[in-house]
Amino acid sequence: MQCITSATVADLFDIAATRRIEQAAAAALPHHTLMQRAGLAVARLAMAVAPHARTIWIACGPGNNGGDGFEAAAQLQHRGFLPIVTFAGDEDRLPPDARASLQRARDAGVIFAPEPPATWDLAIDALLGIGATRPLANAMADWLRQMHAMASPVLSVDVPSGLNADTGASSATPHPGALSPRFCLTFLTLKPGLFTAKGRDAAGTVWFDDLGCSGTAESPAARLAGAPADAPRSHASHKGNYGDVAVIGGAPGMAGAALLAGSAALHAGAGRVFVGLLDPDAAAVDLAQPELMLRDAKALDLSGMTAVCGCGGGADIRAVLPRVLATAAALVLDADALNAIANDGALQAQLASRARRGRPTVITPHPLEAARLLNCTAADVQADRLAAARQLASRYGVVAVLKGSGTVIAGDGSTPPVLNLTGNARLATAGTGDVLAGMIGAALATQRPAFEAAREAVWRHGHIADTWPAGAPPLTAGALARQAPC
Ligand SMILES: NC(=O)C1=CN([C@@H]2O[C@H](COP(=O)(O)OP(=O)(O)OC[C@H]3O[C@@H](n4cnc5c(N)ncnc54)[C@H](O)[C@@H]3O)[C@@H](O)[C@H]2O)[C@@H](O)CC1
Ligand SMILES: [K+]
Repeated sequence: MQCITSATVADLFDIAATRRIEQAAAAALPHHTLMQRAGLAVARLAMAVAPHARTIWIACGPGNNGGDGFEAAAQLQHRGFLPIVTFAGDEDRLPPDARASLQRARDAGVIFAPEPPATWDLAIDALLGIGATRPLANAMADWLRQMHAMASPVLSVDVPSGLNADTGASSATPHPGALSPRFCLTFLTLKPGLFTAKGRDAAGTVWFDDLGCSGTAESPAARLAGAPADAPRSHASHKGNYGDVAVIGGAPGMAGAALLAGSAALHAGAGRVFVGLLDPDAAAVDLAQPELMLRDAKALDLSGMTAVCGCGGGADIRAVLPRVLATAAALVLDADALNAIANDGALQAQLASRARRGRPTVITPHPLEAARLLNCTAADVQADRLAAARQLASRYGVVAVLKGSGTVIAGDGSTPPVLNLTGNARLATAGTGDVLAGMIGAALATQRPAFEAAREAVWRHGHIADTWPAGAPPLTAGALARQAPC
């Protein structure tokens, strides 16, 4: 059993591949082995999460996910705990494995009750797994809400019930004041939906057990790439080795966004950072950061530079985009630049032509910006974030960084997309996106492949938030930029 962290390197498999892996594993083992292993693993994690528990409420559903729950109940009963099972299903229609486990729970003396106990020390959600096909209703929906309303921990079996394991979309309505710490023990494969969209909040800390069936020839749907390796700088290096970044943005009233991106690029190790402000009345120097070279955006020669374009650009960014798209050696497009491109077919064609000319581009949309670029709604994007990122990457010939809970990085399709596990709600404050764009710019300026540059910068950006000390002042975008590591 393995705890998944932001440093974990692992492949993620969709439901269809998981089913094939399960079938192959089941065929190679005596009947009922997988479910017995799954139930035992649930019982072990339950004991680790709540070692002093007495009452353990196990809510079991109508399929094999419920079977895992029955099996766990039998194991916990044997170990002196008090499991109480509520079953939302029809015994006669249970799949054979689950029916055998139900019988084992009865034989062990487990209590079956029509309603949840009055209180519990741990709740185990074994209602639905990868077989969920429609929104939860009736008793199952009620039980899930009750679990999440209590302060006792919730352990989800395989997948939090109602969560689409492929996409992270969820039909379960979270309890408004949800208190319960969450754990999820997933079997045979890690699934992408646990790590993006609603998945991260629904699953909490994810644990993985391969049930003794490691190794598969299936193609992964996505990857957890883990922490980037440190890239030590050679002693005999100079600023020219680390590239020039030119931030272009900062229309009147929005200079701060461009300066934040510039600060981030500087602290992330770019050799030189220019800031081309679109505000004609902008100051000639930023006295707080005199290392930033402030210029007129139109005067910058981008042919040897990595441009970071869009931060605080407003509508004025439209006028400079044709030249930026045509001349920048490498490019990060953010915010208003993405909105301008979404509204303009000629700019879209120019963007797509960069890939044909071998010029790397990274785009960093949040879901609404992605929706504008894909001509759909933000809800459509959130319904399948992996697909949306892949579509953006292939339509525009770019590396797409789709921001949000479980940021997705998709490239040209030669490798699966990556899901990033660093970051938290501390980043939900103005300017943090500008900082990310600047960090990606600095990584790109070192000539790293665009996919790797984006992946590393996204990981490091989130890691700053994850390691921000409790009790320290709030993580403002300015503080984030100053922490940007190379
Ligand atoms: N067969 C085995 O030996 C193993 C099974 N495993 C478990 O089996 C699960 C998959 O089992 P299943 O394919 O039976 O799928 P589920 O247990 O997720 O549920 C499928 C059943 O629920 C019904 N259903 C779907 N959505 C519903 C809803 N919203 N309301 C009410 N009923 C709904 C379906 O009609 C079907 O009867 C995995 O997630 C995992 O927990 C794993 O433990 C590996 C071993
Ligand atoms: K479940």
